[in-house]
Amino acid sequence: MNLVVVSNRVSRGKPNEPMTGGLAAALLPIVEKSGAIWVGSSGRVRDGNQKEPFAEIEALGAGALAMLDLPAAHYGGYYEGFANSALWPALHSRADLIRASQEDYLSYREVNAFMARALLRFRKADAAFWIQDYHFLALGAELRDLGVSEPIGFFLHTPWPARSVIGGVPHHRELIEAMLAYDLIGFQTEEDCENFLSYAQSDLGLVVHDGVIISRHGRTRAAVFPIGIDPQQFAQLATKASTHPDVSRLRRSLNGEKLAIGVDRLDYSKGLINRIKAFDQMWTLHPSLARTVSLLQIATPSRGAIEAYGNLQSEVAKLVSDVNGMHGEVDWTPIRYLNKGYGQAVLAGLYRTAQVGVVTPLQDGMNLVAKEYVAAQNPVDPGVLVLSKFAGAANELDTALLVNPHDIDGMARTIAIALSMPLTERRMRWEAMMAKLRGHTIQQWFADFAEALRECQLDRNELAPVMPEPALWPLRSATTGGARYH
Ligand SMILES: O=P(O)(O)OC[C@H]1O[C@H](O[C@H]2O[C@H](CO)[C@@H](O)[C@H](O)[C@H]2O)[C@H](O)[C@@H](O)[C@@H]1O
Ligand SMILES: O=c1ccn([C@@H]2O[C@H](COP(=O)(O)OP(=O)(O)O)[C@@H](O)[C@H]2O)c(=O)[nH]1
Repeated sequence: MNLVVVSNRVSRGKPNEPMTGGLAAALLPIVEKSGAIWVGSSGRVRDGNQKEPFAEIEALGAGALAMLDLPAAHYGGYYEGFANSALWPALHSRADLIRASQEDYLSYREVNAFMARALLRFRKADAAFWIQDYHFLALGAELRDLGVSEPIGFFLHTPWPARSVIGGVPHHRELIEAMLAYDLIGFQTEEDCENFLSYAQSDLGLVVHDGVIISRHGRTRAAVFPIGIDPQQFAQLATKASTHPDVSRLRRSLNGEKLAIGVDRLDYSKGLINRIKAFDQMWTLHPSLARTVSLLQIATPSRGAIEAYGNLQSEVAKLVSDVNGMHGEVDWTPIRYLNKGYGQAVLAGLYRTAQVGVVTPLQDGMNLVAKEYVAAQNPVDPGVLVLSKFAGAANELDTALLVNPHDIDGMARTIAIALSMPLTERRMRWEAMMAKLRGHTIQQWFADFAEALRECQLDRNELAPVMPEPALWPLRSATTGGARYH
């Protein structure tokens, strides 16, 4: 199978540069090893009608990276507009933040159509397309309109919300119908998959049976493929990082004090405000913990041109300053707050230095930081992960200390428990989490999805002659359940 992987965000694989988000971090090693071609945005735009879309192509391990200049007239409406101001808030169950204009929607559709035309150039014999994430919900349908009959899979990195929430997105029906042009749709969790199937059955009135939806496009399988990391590689990075100047300086600066670490994009889904309030509460309720533990919060700027993100940046900065002003001493800063990114080679060492990892999103598709924190720990003296039960990662990392990110007092208590957890319990919890990470690596994720996509194609070929006539749809069926691949 000649796989063409498509995502908005790509990574050029420079080891010392920070990853912009988990999608790019996860796909990089897959493309490098599998030899796939990875097509995405160059981050630049180009004016005018591009007859032949401009692509910069470079080698990436055994694979290749093609970075496209997206159309200048539509980029803002597509990325900051419909993708990140309408779809992203809805997918993270923040219907209150949905902002969508008709113009943004049209730009989103234009960019999907543009990407479909650009992909024709990468079509080879035995090709299959694997489209990533909410930026390209309609790309499969655009490809089919251009006559592409090869298998097309789609993976959603974010959660998929309840029917009533996705129903708040303008044109939701049209978009979700377009998604049914995909042969296979992958989700991070059972709940996401169930929510999607329930929409297809109840709102679109389609036949759904054993995770397969029958529509005018044919059969679409929906299934669960929780994304992973390469835990061995992260453990090696963490060991090597101990001599990195940033990591050594951090250790020296602690003077025996304990450290909690948070690493997030500055995004309202990540629960930063409640997390900082929980630390505030902990230092208020347990004054003995002042000076004995600080929080290192790396908050990498993200989507800054969007109002909700700009507001969040000011709100978090003010809160950090208030908490430091309240609890700090002449020689002690409770929260070390950084608005910049680090390469993973350093990040791994920072994770290993911290006795507690705090990952407390209000909603998160998976959250790879949680997995990376665990993999980076010293096996003989591992730290404790405090993890939101609303992160996809909580399904696998169920021996972390799971918290409700809306319950600030509860989080404060749990962080204090994490800080004093005995070694035997820390080890037991850590070993159970490592076993999960080793069982569901990023390589396995890729292999499982590719295999399922191949199976979908076989099914389609076998069943095509017995497909019911479109006039017979929609029908309903009681069983929805999607398969779980791990
Ligand atoms: O590309 P950006 O707009 O800068 O945003 C970064 C990425 O954020 C989201 O990442 C998701 O994918 C991770 C890996 O599966 C997952 O762990 C996390 O929970 C998700 O939030 C977004 O879905 C990506 O498209 C963005 O590239
Ligand atoms: O300074 C930073 C902060 C984050 N990351 C990487 O960005 C990804 C964040 O992914 P996650 O799934 O946690 O969240 P997302 O940002 O995709 O929502 C992880 O692989 C991190 O290692 C990084 O390389 N440098």
